[in-house]
Amino acid sequence: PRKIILDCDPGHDDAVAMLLAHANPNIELLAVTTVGGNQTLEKVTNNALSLATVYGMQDVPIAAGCTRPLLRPVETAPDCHGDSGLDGVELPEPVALDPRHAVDVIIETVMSHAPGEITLVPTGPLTNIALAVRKEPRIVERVREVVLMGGGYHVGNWSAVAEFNIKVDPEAAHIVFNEPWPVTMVGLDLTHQALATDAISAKIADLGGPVADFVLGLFTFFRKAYQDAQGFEFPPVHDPCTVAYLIDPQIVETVKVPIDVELNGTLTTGMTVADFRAPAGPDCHTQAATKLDFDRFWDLVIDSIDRVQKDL
Ligand SMILES: Nc1ccc([C@@H]2N[C@H](CO)[C@@H](O)[C@H]2O)cc1
Ligand SMILES: [Ca+2]
Repeated sequence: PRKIILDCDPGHDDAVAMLLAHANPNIELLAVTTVGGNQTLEKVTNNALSLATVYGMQDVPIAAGCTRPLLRPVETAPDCHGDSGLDGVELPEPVALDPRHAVDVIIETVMSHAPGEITLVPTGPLTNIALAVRKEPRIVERVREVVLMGGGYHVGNWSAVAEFNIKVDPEAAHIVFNEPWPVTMVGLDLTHQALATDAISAKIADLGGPVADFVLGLFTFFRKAYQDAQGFEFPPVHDPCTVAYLIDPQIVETVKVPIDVELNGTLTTGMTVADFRAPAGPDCHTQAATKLDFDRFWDLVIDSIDRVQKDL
């Protein structure tokens, strides 16, 4: 199985990414780290700890990281995730918080495994990942790859051209995209295909069970939030697309393309700029996700609900 660290800001879709990573046998979730993003660090961390209880995830360390971006002020997304960061569901008692800082958990986990074993899966702003690289540069050569939810080559959601995770901390993103490790950008071009349609919700309802009901509660809130905030009929469930790609790479088509992050543009700060002008060179270490196999993606998510419920 792929050994991963999930760095997240739960967040409705982060919650589904965590479920998929925990439940699927092709993934070994070594640690969950949290970062301020969708809501404050305190709120997203409490959410992650409660989600571990919902999923029966006892033995996975969950550690809190940075409260705010490297340089810029905190920016949260209550319009999409609510005041708690996970509105729409009742959250049970949380599991215990690992006392270490997320940056140290990332470094210790990567440095205690053989080179090429660990994959980093960031699904929030990239502050923790950037600081881990600066504190221990050797993780760059040891990490197998970074598969992140963020950015987009033709789509933005926090500005005309920038996506929330990148725009909130563009300096951190610039660091992550420019280190010489493999980076797969699972951006909005891909994740806007991962819509939780009525048919999908019906399949989850047919499955039934406590976790199915929990996920439906997440989707019900997320759908209303997306309708009101962005005029979507159905909510795009962004973050689990990263985990699905690791489980079955055929679920996500990718294209090698140089990608860099704008830091100074009045209109474009936080934009992930993909240069499609020429075929990517042999030294291109970045790729962008383009096309999602919708049915196989949702089959994985529904399977993960079924698996977790069977083990509760
Ligand atoms: N409106 C909105 C704002 C932020 C996000 C979060 N940021 C990314 C999508 O932009 C995902 O990781 C998701 O958790 C989703 C919707
Ligand atoms: Ca997220």
